[in-house]
Amino acid sequence: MHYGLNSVAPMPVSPACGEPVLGIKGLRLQIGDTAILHGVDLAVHEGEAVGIVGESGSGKSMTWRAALGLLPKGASTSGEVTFAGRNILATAEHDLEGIRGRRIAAIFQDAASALNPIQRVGSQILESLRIHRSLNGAAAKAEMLRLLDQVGIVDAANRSRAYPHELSGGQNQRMAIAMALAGNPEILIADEPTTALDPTIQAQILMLLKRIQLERAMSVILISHDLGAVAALCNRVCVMYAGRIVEDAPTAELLSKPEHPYTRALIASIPPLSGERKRLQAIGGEPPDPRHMPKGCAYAPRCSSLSEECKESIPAPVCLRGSHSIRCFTATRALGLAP
Ligand SMILES: Nc1ncnc2c1ncn2[C@@H]1O[C@H](COP(=O)(O)OP(=O)(O)OP(=O)(O)O)[C@@H](O)[C@H]1O
Repeated sequence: MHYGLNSVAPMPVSPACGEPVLGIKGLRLQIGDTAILHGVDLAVHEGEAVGIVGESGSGKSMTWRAALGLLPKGASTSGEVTFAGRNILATAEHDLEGIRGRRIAAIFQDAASALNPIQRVGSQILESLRIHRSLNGAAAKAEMLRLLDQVGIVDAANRSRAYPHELSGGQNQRMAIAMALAGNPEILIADEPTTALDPTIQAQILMLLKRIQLERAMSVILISHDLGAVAALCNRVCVMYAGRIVEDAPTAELLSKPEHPYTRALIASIPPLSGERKRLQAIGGEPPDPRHMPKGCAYAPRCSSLSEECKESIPAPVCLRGSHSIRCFTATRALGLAP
């Protein structure tokens, strides 16, 4: 679904100051012989909602999976991922269990797959409360009902006795969110949480995430191919292309002053919600195959602002103003910031 950029509510001022809750620096991921992530930098501060947007295969999911040490077979990482004073990439697997799922929780596109099909949803949430917070009996039940109420499940006591197949996609996603919240996480990662849902339900789930994020002052990382959805929830947007973050800016600034040609193309491809209907511009060409990356900027083969330099070298991130950075030779030169 597209929300239209003019539907975006004003974001609270980004609380991005001080030490980040999650700090990703120079994260590289290699699967077999193929480099997938080429030095991703991402800082998520307390109470901040950060969006990662980009086309399919750009490395959005791999970024958070690699950051949490959830690697596919044959994969290796380098770089630094700091959470709660430790480098996750250097932390033993058994020590990560207290972090993953509890202090950093995740929800996915397919909510039903996060839930056990043969167990009532309420008892699954009770189990999470027991594992993550040692809650049992009446206290656990009261907390489970409070969580269901918080995620907007009507008639929570009755609905908690349902099996996942008896619930709609939207209700299952609400249940999955309640499960994720059971450990009182500091960070919630939402990986395409609305993609499988009907348009009206998508908007409801996004608004729910935004309400919960603000109520709990929780950090959220929203992964999406839909810039409109990211803009509706996030204070800050990171645009990802071929395993690199190519633009990182506060949402309002990214939408009003996009600098990277890829970000501009993404914005141009979103339909306006109202006003004059105009033809959408599809982004021409395909993202590169990670096994055959171009020598220079990965976006060069599709870029309309190309210079010779772009074909030869990979642009480093340049800070434009405040917390707005881009990787683009042409844009930085046009802004008078090229070396
Ligand atoms: N298990 C794997 N083995 C090898 N390559 C993989 C594996 N999983 C993902 N990749 C590759 O890593 C790259 C990044 O994938 P990733 O899933 O992070 O993309 P994405 O931006 O999240 O895309 P999507 O929106 O389609 O999920 C892709 O080229 C993908 O083919």
